[in-house]
Amino acid sequence: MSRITLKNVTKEFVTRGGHRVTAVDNFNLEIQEGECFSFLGPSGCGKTTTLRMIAGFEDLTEGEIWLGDKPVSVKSKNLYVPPEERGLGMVFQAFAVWPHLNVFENVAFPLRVKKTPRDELRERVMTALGHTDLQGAEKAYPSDLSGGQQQRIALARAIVTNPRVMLLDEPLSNLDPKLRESMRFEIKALQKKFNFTIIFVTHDQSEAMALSDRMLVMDLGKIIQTGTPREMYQDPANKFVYGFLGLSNFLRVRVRDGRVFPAEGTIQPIPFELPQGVSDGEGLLASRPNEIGLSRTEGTGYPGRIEKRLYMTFCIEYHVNIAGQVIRVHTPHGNVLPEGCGCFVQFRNPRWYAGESEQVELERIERQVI
Ligand SMILES: Nc1ncnc2c1ncn2[C@@H]1O[C@H](COP(=O)(O)OP(=O)(O)OP(=O)(O)O)[C@@H](O)[C@H]1O
Repeated sequence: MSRITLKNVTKEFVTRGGHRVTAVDNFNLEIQEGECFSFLGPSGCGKTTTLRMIAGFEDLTEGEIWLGDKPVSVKSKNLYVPPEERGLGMVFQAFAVWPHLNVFENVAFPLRVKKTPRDELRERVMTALGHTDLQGAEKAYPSDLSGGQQQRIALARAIVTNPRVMLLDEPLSNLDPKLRESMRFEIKALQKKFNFTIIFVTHDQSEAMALSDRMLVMDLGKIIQTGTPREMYQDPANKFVYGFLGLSNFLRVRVRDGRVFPAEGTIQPIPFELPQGVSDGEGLLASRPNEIGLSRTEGTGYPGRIEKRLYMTFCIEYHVNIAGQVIRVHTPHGNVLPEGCGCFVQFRNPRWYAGESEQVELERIERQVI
C-alpha cells in the first residue's frame, strides 16, 4: 500500500511575469514500501513541487501518481484524490505548529478533523506523544518549548493518524546543527518502529546521505541520478552530482595528445588515464579534498605551492596553488606543512568531466529568483 509511483509527471507554472517554468520535467520514479528516500537538489530545482503533487496540494500538468495500487492523480482522466484522503503524514519546512493550541490540541487536530471518538482520540494522541518523547508536555504551549520539542510536536501530529507514508519537507531546517543531528536519529527510529515510507526533501547533502536508503539528485526539474548514498557518492553521474555530494575541487585542465595539463604552456602532465574518446581540448579534473596526498618529497606528485593552512576540527585544510589555480586539500592532523613552501600533490581518485555551459549556471540562478 505504501509504494509511491510517479509516471511521466510534469508540472509547469506560469509566473506573474508571464515566464513559463517547467518546475518538474517528466519524472519517473518508484519508491518502495518502507524506504527512506530523499530528494536532493539546489533551491528552485523542483523538490517541493514534486512533494506537493504527491501530497495532493498541487495538480499535475501531465502524468500519474499512484500510492500502492491506487491512482491518486491521473491527469489524462482528470482523477484527483484530495490530500485528506491520501492517508499521508506531513511535516513541512516551517514548524507549522499552532501557537494558540497546546501540545495535546496540536497533535489532536487531524483526529478532530476526522471526528474521531473522544476516548480513541485521547489514547492515540497520548501514544503519539509517547513515541516522540513529549509525554507530560501535553498542556504546554509551543512557545514554552525548545525548537527540538516543537519539531517533535509536528512529528507527533504527523504520526497520530498512523500514516503509511510520511512526507518531510526540510523538517530540520530551523534547528541548530547539533539538534538536527539528533532529530535525524529520532526520525529514523520512528521509521523503524512504524515501517512507513518516507520521502525526505532537503538541500543538505549530508542529511540526505545519513538518512536515506536511496535518494535522487535533481537539477532544473529533472532527475539526474537515483541510487543509494554510497553509489551516488562513489560514482556520480556527472559534474553536477559530484559537486553536490561532498566537497570538491574542479581543476580546469587542457588535454593535448591524450595527456592532461593544468594550464596552457605547462610542460609536466598530471598523471591521469583519460576515459576513452576524450579528444584534445578543455575539461575539468574533479577531486575531493580528502582524496589528495601532500608531501615535500621531490618527485612524489605534481608540483604546487601551499598558499594557506587552516586548522579545522577533523583535519588540516591547505589551499594549494597548482599552475595558477587553487585547490583545497584535507590531511589528518600531524602532517603539518608550512605556508609558502613548495609541495607535491597526489590526486588519488580524480575524475574527468567535460565543462558545463554558462547557460546552465544562469538557468539555475534564474529558477531561484522567479
Ligand atoms: N506557485 C508557483 N508559481 C510560479 N512558479 C513556481 C510556483 N511554485 C514554484 N515555482 C517555481 O518552480 C521552480 C521549482 O520550485 P520548488 O519550490 O519546487 O523548488 P525547490 O527545489 O523545492 O526549492 P527550495 O529548496 O528553495 O524550496 C522554481 O523555479 C520556482 O520559482
